[in-house]
Amino acid sequence: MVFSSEPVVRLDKACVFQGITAILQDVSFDIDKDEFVFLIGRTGSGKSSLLKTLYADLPLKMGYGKIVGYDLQKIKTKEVPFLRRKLGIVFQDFQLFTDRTVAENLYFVMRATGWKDKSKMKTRMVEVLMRVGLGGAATKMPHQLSGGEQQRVVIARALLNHPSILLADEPTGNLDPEVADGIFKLFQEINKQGTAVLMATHNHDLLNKYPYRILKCEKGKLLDSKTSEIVT
Ligand SMILES: Nc1ncnc2c1ncn2[C@@H]1O[C@H](COP(=O)(O)OP(=O)(O)OP(=O)(O)O)[C@@H](O)[C@H]1O
Repeated sequence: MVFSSEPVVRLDKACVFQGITAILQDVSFDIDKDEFVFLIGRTGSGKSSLLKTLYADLPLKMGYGKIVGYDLQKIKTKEVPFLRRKLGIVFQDFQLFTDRTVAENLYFVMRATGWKDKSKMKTRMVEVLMRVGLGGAATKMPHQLSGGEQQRVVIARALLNHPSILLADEPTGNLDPEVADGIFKLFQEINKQGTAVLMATHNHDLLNKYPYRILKCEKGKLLDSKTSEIVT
């Protein structure tokens, strides 16, 4: 249970590992439930590894980590799907099933996350598609949609279970600037309605345009614009 005063994410002196290699050390930060936070840093600096640690794809071996009420050091393998239900995860490559419709893509995730009631599933499917501006796309196949529309479906999919936070790894990376801007604005709207966002990006235009908090991976450390000067 996430209480209103509790941050959605808290890392304290955490270490991010890939195998036995420490990628980031002494990582400490909180993300509150209404925050929008950029995650930046050069290629290979550890952004994806940090996100993977947050959704328990990489184990937290050192330090403290808690996300949406789950202790990342103590979490058991069988609990990981329940953690992921409370997170919305969005990647750069769309990862939709190409052989089934948009609706079937969403139903697949709903079934996998415990939804059973067909009429509730349909209502939620329609709701999330409306939410991302794709009300008419349910019966379309992914290849009938543009890249930006496919990414909207992925965001709709991430919203299905009312996540407390969206973790996005370069969600606009493969899109042309105008489309990317639309996707970014969608993340902002979702954030304004009470979902925290942590977005890894290389897009400097976004950083210049939107003065959100920044976390930066640099030389094995994580800098926080809340507490230090950050050069983007
Ligand atoms: N599966 C893996 N096994 C071992 N090392 C890995 C693995 N994935 C990434 N690494 C290493 O971890 C370090 C951080 O990589 P990571 O992908 O987290 O960086 P990133 O900041 O997300 O980069 P990019 O901006 O290119 O996505 C790099 O040195 C990379 O080579």
